[in-house]
Amino acid sequence: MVTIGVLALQGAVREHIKLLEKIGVRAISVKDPIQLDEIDGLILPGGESTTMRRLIDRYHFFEPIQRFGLQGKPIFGTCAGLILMSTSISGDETKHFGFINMNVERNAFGRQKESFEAKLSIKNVGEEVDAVFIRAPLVKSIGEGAEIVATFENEIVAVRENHYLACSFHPELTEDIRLHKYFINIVITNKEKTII
Ligand SMILES: NC(=O)CC[C@H](N)C(=O)O
Repeated sequence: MVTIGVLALQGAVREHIKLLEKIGVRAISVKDPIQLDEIDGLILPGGESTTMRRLIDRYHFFEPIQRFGLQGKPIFGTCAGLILMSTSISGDETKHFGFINMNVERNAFGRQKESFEAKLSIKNVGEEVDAVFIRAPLVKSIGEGAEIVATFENEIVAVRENHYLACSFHPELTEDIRLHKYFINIVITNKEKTII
């Protein structure tokens, strides 16, 4: 059995927890860095990346999350969480975790398309996967090690690099559990590897 933590500083925390519980894994809200010791995988939820980053610093999460990732523990960033996982942001000097070698653009869809739903083909996950985009970022380019997992209208919307996964949409606001299952499988495989 694996335990997944959802960083609970801001954003769509409860929705992730509900979906994880629906799948049948143990899920906890992570409000204190000490809780990172009891989880096997972490979700950085959607919300507002500048606010979330400020709270990460205020509650002393930056180093512990960085260490968590560098230890080889899986992390899944959704929407604002994707921004936090990037190596660079267009027109913004803020340095985030840099877990995935990618450059992202915030709020990339413009006003007409502030929020919308789409069905995506996601590599190793499935076809017609439900996705909700809300003031979503886009991945403008990826570097060595990063792999495109899904595109929407020829733009990159999901990326994986080893034990790191990120998507620019909100899978937790749908009933579609397939992308979360995919992440949980990364966590399970990783845990088995560590035990052996
Ligand atoms: N739904 C979301 O997480 C939106 C992300 C938000 N636009 C940001 O830049 O942080």
